[in-house]
Amino acid sequence: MLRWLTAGESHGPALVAIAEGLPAGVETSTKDLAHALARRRLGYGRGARMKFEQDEVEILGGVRHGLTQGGPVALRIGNSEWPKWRAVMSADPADGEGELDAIEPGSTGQARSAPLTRPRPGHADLAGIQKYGFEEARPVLERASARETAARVALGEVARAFLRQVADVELVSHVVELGPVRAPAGLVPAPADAERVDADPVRCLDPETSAAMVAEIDACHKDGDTLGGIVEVLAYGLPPGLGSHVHWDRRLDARLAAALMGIQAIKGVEFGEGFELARVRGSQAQDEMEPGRPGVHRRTGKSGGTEGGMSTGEVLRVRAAMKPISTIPRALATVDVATGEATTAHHQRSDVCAVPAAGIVAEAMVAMVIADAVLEKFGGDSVRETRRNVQAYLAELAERGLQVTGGAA
Ligand SMILES: Cc1cc2nc3c(=O)[nH]c(=O)nc-3n(C[C@H](O)[C@H](O)[C@H](O)COP(=O)(O)O)c2cc1C
Ligand SMILES: C=C(O[C@@H]1CC(C(=O)O)=C[C@@H](OP(=O)(O)O)[C@H]1O)C(=O)O
Repeated sequence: MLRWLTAGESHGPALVAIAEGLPAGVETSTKDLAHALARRRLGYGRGARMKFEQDEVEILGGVRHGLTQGGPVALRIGNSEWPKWRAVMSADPADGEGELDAIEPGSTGQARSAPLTRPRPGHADLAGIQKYGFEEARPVLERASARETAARVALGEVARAFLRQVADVELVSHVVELGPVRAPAGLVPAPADAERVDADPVRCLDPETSAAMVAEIDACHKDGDTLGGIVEVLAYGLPPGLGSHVHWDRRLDARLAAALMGIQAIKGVEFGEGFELARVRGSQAQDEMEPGRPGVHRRTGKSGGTEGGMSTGEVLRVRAAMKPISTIPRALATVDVATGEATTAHHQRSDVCAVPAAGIVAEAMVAMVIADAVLEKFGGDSVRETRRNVQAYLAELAERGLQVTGGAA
């Protein structure tokens, strides 16, 4: 079983993350994690912070000479913003009065320490104030912020290395919709396309669609508005039988959906043809099988790679829909929680669109869930042992003529 946690605030000194349950021998390094974090910072439409945020990552435990040791993997990612926020976000009672009054460059002129009493519709502000008994939104937004996803991406990179090393699993993600702009149907990147996807400003493989998406972000920015979209994650090389049909909380699709819905601003998850399957007859909705000579071959990949809560061995294809960013320059109507008066929501700076980054976060969440499911099925205290168990299972399937042949996305 893989357990993991993150901690830390958006403008605090650092994010920290711990993953427990990974076997010994996973090859990973600070450089690999830094590369994953750099991928998350990319993407057209992100705000000022992503230009200077360094994501300084340090491995604090669990890895020696580039290999996991079987103990918890602990990471720290420093926040570049911290020096400016030291007084406002100090863990101990603050005494730096000068710093408390510093004004954020490019902001609406409010001191950094000013109470945020005008909650943003769509962000965690109001529900967090109500739930935790706060007077203002600062302590809520600090933890609600998607800054925290940097910690998930770093851990996800270790999980991804584990999957590659024990089962040759490769993950890739791309943006399929951004606001009203859609990528052509059937555009499905293979692992070999991953670098090309990352090189595109909106992580879309089709150049025409990409240009239209960039234009949409520009138009939105000009109008003082924000944009959402849909990302798709593909996992190639999964063995069949991860997850289980026997209980609701063991179903792989349920676990993946919960993990993806656990990303800030994700409002919907869909596997394969997803909602579209509800609109066609049964005969059109399933992935028919035929002899694969050897094994079993599927003619299509409509299910998205799960049946009965288990991986089918076909390509896993899951999409997550992100709502538009809720900090909107043309601020929306709200209520000042200090006075009860009608006003407009607070706004300092924010992303116009973070859909390309959400794809990287989604990859990390998928990697963590699949790594957990692999460990549950195959166990192992070293990469060698887990790999041997995977191979033995696949060999037995082959002996019985039940191996998956081909792989339809
Ligand atoms: C990668 C990423 C970046 C985000 N950047 C911002 C941002 O700059 N400003 C903002 O208000 N919300 C941003 N969000 C969304 C918020 O974190 C917040 O969770 C969301 O507005 C509330 O949605 P929820 O109700 O689904 O949690 C971002 C989300 C993600 C995944
Ligand atoms: C810092 C990150 O994303 C942040 C997510 C976020 C939010 O409200 O979710 C708000 C913005 O932060 P700030 O208020 O400091 O400008 C984003 O920049 C990051 O992804 O690393």
